[in-house]
Amino acid sequence: MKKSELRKKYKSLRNALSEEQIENDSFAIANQLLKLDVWDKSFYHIFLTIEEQKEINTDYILNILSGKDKNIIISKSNFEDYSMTHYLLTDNTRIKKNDYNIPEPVDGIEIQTSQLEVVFIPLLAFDKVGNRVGYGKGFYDRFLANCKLETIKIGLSFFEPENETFEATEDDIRLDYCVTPEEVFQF
Ligand SMILES: Nc1nc2c(c(=O)[nH]1)N(C=O)[C@@H](CNc1ccc(C(=O)N[C@@H](CCC(=O)O)C(=O)O)cc1)CN2
Ligand SMILES: Nc1ncnc2c1ncn2[C@@H]1O[C@H](COP(=O)(O)OP(=O)(O)OP(=O)(O)O)[C@@H](O)[C@H]1O
Repeated sequence: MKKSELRKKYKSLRNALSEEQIENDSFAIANQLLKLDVWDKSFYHIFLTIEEQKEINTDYILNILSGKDKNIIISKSNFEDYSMTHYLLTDNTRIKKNDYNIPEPVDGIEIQTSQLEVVFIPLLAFDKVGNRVGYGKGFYDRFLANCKLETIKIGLSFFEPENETFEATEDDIRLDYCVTPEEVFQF
């Protein structure tokens, strides 16, 4: 299947989810994450949920991170050059939705990409070797290309992997793990 077809397929699968399913599955994904051997780090990057796109509710993961006293990093997206700027999430961080309904920090303490140790990644679809397909603007491909090699890349998905391996380009960066409500995939 082409990337464009995969996007279409998984957007409609997501659209069919009820609010209750989204909450239950988001909670299950957060619980699965606890099984991973990634909790000895300090700097964790997480995305804030685009509710309008029926994304995974990352509040459960945010709760885990703050319970473990981790540094939580969130981003602001620049839709002119598809770059992301990262900020530390604190009690004082003001969050505002941008034009794409992505909740974003207004300002704050900037964190460099090189400081990030674990990155939780939104996606539409993934395959059995760790390739992912996102909304197609390449935000995460650019962002992950600037992370350290050791940075642990964890995809989060409501759905199981596609059986057919995606045709990847040299820009595509593979995941180390992908976590679904049912399972942990390690690549
Ligand atoms: N929560 C979250 N934050 C994220 C991402 C993500 O997938 N989820 N991104 C991951 O890369 C980047 C933002 N990527 C985006 C790329 C395109 C559109 C977009 O085109 N939205 C259109 C139409 C959406 C559609 O195709 O249905 C719109 O809202 O009008 C939104 C976000 C960075 N931050
Ligand atoms: N490291 C990079 N530097 C410059 N351009 C890039 C880089 N990575 C990806 N791109 C460009 O971004 C565009 C979208 O890439 P792709 O289709 O892989 O996005 P995606 O992974 O589905 O989306 P996203 O990363 O936003 O979730 C492509 O035109 C690609 O050439």
